[in-house]
Amino acid sequence: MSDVIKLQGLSKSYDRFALRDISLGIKEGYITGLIGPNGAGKTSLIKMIMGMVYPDQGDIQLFGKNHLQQQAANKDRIGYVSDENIYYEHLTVKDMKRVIAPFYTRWDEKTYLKYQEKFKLPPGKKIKDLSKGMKIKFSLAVALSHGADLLIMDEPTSGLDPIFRRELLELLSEHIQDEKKSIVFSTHNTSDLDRIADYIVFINEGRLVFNEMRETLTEKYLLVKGGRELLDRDVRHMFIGIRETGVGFEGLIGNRVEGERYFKDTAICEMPTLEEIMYFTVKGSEAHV
Ligand SMILES: Nc1ncnc2c1ncn2[C@@H]1O[C@H](COP(=O)(O)OP(=O)(O)OP(=O)(O)O)[C@@H](O)[C@H]1O
Repeated sequence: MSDVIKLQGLSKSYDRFALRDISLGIKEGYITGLIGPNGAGKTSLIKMIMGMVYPDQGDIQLFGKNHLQQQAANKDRIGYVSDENIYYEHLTVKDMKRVIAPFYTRWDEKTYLKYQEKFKLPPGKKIKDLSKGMKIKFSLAVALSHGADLLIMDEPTSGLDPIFRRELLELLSEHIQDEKKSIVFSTHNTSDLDRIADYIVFINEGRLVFNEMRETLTEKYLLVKGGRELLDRDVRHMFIGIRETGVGFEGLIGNRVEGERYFKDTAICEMPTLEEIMYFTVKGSEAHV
């Protein structure tokens, strides 16, 4: 199984933020969800993959080659949905499409018109007059209409109503049926991932926390619920993050087997949800700063 995106030792510093030493592979033929709290570095990472921001250090490979080689060819093979408007505001949907289409060697007008109808895109409306959700739909229609091998989307489901959100996730699942196509998308919503993601990349404060298969992820961690009297200093060290209430606590342990061995007779041990894994990891890292 080859990597459609390979990042090696990627670092980028801004005044108050740094992405640090990110190395990971995104598998070809799968849907990968990129998660992390606000400001974790998801958009920065996506922009680096897209060649819109240059890393200070590290290497990016797309389709097995350095991303700076064959940049034009790569753009042809990538469908990109940005979290910002990247189109000319004063053009109509129809005219903007006319501007974009010639940039792609495999532009498929029939497919575009199919999505235009499916997404109820008004061809005569100016981009600036589209709602946020409509702009995302236009972006998606373009991204899906040029035979891209890789879709990279920055929070495509934010700003979408729940009905279309679900339809979009179904559409992406269908898109991936062709095993050569791959999708990477960032999101804040773990239910998006529960529905369709095969792999999950979690970044927090500019660092990679994990890149794991969704199915195996929840088996690695353990959620423990018990009385506060169990929490002495040594025990606290076992936890990635802890939330304490008046009488009890809930905490996440990264080693399920070890956690169960220790707590099976004294506390409630459960399989955590993805949201709980995120919550306690972020909480734990805040406690350690
Ligand atoms: N050009 C820049 N100059 C300075 N700081 C920047 C720049 N671009 C991004 N940052 C900072 O990098 C950090 C990470 O931002 P980024 O947009 O990558 O996060 P994110 O995970 O996508 O967040 P969100 O979920 O809120 O969209 C933020 O603190 C942001 O202010």
